[in-house]
Amino acid sequence: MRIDVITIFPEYLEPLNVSLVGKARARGQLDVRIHNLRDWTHDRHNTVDDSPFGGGPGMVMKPEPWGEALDAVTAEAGEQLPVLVVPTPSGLPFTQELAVELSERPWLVFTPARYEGIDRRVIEEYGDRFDVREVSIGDYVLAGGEAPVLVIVEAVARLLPGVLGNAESHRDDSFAPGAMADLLEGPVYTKPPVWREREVPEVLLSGHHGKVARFRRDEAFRRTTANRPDLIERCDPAALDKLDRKL
Ligand SMILES: Nc1cc(-c2ccc3ccn(Cc4ccccc4)c3c2)n[nH]1
Repeated sequence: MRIDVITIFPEYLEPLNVSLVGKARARGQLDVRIHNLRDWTHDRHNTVDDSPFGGGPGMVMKPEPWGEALDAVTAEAGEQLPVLVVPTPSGLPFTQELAVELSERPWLVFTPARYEGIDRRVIEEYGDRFDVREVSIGDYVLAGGEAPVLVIVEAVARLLPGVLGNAESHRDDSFAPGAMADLLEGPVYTKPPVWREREVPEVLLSGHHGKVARFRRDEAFRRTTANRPDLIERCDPAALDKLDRKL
């Protein structure tokens, strides 16, 4: 998979050099290219923003630098067209389902903006040619799109074949379709068996796989009911029932 990110804060994307994504890049599983939007400005101040038509607070990112940057970055798009991922507070919710869909595409181009966003005509211009996805990572307001890019890239990269080590798996992730009937993960424990007089639940030391699975399912159900009752509503009763029968 190829990933391009166009940003006025390239240093914000440094975390893509470390950990899971950094290792995947080093192994050649991911080709990540970070571009500075200001490389496509031509004035003395490398201007990327201007005041909004119609008035109002803040500034809007000018279309010209984005147009030149996107033309340059997508120049070699032959049959393989990229998905343009535009982080925005007003986008489609980013979900595990969308992460899975994006992980199956060969090329993602991210356009994290700042200020009040990018001149709408840029989205329209490239929406005619590419698959443009405006994506929100949650119902809270950030100051720009770089943090969402880090979130989306990590969620997508960990789904790529061979990126997660054997010891880890995304099969039973929370939100992974069908995993644990879409319940949240339950609590996890490791050695020591007693820590500050706090013991690990006995069942987890029992070696009885059926009882361990039942404990984990019950804890997942309890935690989901407490924190995300909406997910219980969404749960397919048959999947829950299947889980019961499996245990
Ligand atoms: N889930 C999510 C995404 C964002 C986000 C993404 C990109 C940008 C670019 C500029 N801003 C600032 C902004 C604040 C409010 C209204 C418009 C723009 C951004 C915010 N916030 N929250």
